[in-house]
Amino acid sequence: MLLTEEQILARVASLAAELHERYGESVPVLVGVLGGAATFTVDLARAYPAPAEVAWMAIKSYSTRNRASGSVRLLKDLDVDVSGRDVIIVDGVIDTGLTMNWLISTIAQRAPRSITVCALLRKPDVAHFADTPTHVGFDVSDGLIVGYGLDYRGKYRNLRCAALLSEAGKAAKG
Ligand SMILES: O=P(O)(O)OC[C@H]1O[C@H](OP(=O)(O)OP(=O)(O)O)[C@H](O)[C@@H]1O
Ligand code: HPA
Repeated sequence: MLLTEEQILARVASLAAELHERYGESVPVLVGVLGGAATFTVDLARAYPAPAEVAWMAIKSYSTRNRASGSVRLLKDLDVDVSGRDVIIVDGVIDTGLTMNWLISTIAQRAPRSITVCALLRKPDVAHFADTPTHVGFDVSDGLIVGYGLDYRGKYRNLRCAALLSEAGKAAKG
């Protein structure tokens, strides 16, 4: 067990308050990254104490620990026009940072008014996103984390807590 459901939801509420402080009267668009950030995006949107829109992108990332390599493929694009809008990119975890860097540059091409990153978890060695304000729920150590939307080969997304996956968990069938 890494984070209980109570710890996660308390931090989600404070992240929503931090973001609202940043945006004030503006109505931001929360862009949730499917599938790992589905749970987090919905909870963050519901905790946001003012009007906010929610939109989705689905991508497949092939990140590797070798930061020179890796690629991202777009599976489903946004179906809202974000030009002139304040966009919050919401993801469950920033690990190598490949996915988030790709999302920032892809969304920046659509002329939003601003881009902010909000990730529930951030692994240790990731580069910071210059010029992009970043809100992080928890800085965590290396290791595969599952639950609260995050999976290992399609499993464990529906755990309500976040947990560090053991070797036994990786080997488990079913
Ligand atoms: O910082 P990075 O090393 O790029 O990794 C982070 C990304 O990896 C995970 O998605 P994944 O590709 O596992 O797909 P999923 O969203 O369907 O779980 C996670 O939800 C992030 O989007
Ligand atoms: O720790 C993780 N858990 C699930 N998916 C991920 N994608 C990158 N890092 C992770």
